[in-house]
Amino acid sequence: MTRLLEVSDLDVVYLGLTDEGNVRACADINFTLERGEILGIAGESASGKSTLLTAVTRLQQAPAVTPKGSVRFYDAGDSEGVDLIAADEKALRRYRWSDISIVMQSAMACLNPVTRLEAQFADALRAHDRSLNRAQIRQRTADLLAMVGIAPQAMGKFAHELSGGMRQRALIALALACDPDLIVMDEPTTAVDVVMQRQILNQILRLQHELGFAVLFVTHDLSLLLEMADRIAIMYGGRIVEIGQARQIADDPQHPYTRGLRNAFPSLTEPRRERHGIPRSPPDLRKLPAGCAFEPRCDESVAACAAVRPELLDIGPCLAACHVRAAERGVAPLPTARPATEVIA
Ligand SMILES: Nc1ncnc2c1ncn2[C@@H]1O[C@H](COP(=O)(O)OP(=O)(O)OP(=O)(O)O)[C@@H](O)[C@H]1O
Repeated sequence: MTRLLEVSDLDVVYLGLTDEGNVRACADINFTLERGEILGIAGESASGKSTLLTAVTRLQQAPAVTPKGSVRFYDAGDSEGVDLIAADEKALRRYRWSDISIVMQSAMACLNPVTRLEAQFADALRAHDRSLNRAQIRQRTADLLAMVGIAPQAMGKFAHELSGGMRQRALIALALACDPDLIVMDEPTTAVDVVMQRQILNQILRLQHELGFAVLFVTHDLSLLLEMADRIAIMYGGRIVEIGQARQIADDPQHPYTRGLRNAFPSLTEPRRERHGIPRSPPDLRKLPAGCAFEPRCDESVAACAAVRPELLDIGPCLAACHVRAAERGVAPLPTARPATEVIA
C-alpha cells in the first residue's frame, strides 16, 4: 500500500462574532488514506462530515478557518508530499481536477446551468492538458460519459435538460476527466431515488476497480458504507470516535455511538429484531462538554466520561475514543474524574 493522504491534528472552526459563537466543527482529526482505498466517513447530521471534506480539499469558505493541522497529499513517487492546508491558491490549482476531484451532493448546484456539458468537460480537460483540440475533447467527453452509461448526444445538453440521476452521473464523469488519484464524494446519491442510488454506487465501485482511484466518501448512511468502503471513520461532535475496517465496524463495532448507529438499521442476514434509535440529540458544537461528547447519550458511561475527553487510541480491533472500551481492553486505565466545563475558544 502507498500513502496518498495524511490528515494530522486538523481543526476546522466557523468563526462567530464572539468566541462563544465559534463552532469547532472538526477537532483533532487524524486519518490516512492509501492509494486505491475507499474510506467512508459516517455520522449524524451536523457531526462535521462535510466540513471535513471541504477542509481537506481546501474548498472551505469564510467564516470557516483551519487554525491547526495539516493535510499532506502524496503525488505518485513523491515521498515528501505537499501540505494542502499550507499551499497557496496557485499550488492548489495544480492538484485540483488532475489529482483530486470532488462530487458534491447536488449536481444541479455543481454543474453550470448556462453552459452545455461539453463546455464544462472542455474546461476540466484543458485544466489538465492545454494542448487538447476540439475533436480530442469531444472524444474524451464521449468516453467519459460512456463510462457512466450516458450517450454521447448528452454532451450538447444543459444540466436542466438531464434527469437527476443523469446529472449526478455526469458529475461523476466530470470528476474522472483528468484521471485523478482521489475523488472526494459528499453524499453523491442523496438527491436520487434508491434504484438510481444503487446504480450509481455500482458504477462508482466498478470505475474505482478499473481506474484505481482512492475515494473519500461522506454519508450519514452507515449501511451504504458497510457495503462499499474498505475502512470507515465514524464522526461524532466534530471528532472521529472510531475508525476501522468496514467488516469490523459491521460485525464488531467498539464505540457505543457506532454500536448505536449499527443497531439503528436492520441487517439482511441477521434474524429480525426490534430496532432502537439513539436517544436524545447530538451536542451543540459551540459548547461541547469537557469530557466525551457522547456521554449524555451513552448507556455505558462512567464518571470519568463526563470529565475527561477520551483520545482516539488503538484498542486492538480498531482505533476508538472511549474510556470504557480502552479500560476493558487493558489499553488505558479509566481516568480519575474531575468535573469541568469547556467553552470552545
Ligand atoms: N457556514 C457556517 N457557519 C457556521 N456554522 C456552520 C457553517 N456551516 C456548517 N456549520 C456548522 O458546522 C457543524 C458541522 O456541519 P457539517 O455540515 O459539516 O455537518 P455534516 O455532518 O456534514 O452534516 P449533514 O450530514 O447534515 O450535511 C454544524 O454544527 C453546522 O451547523
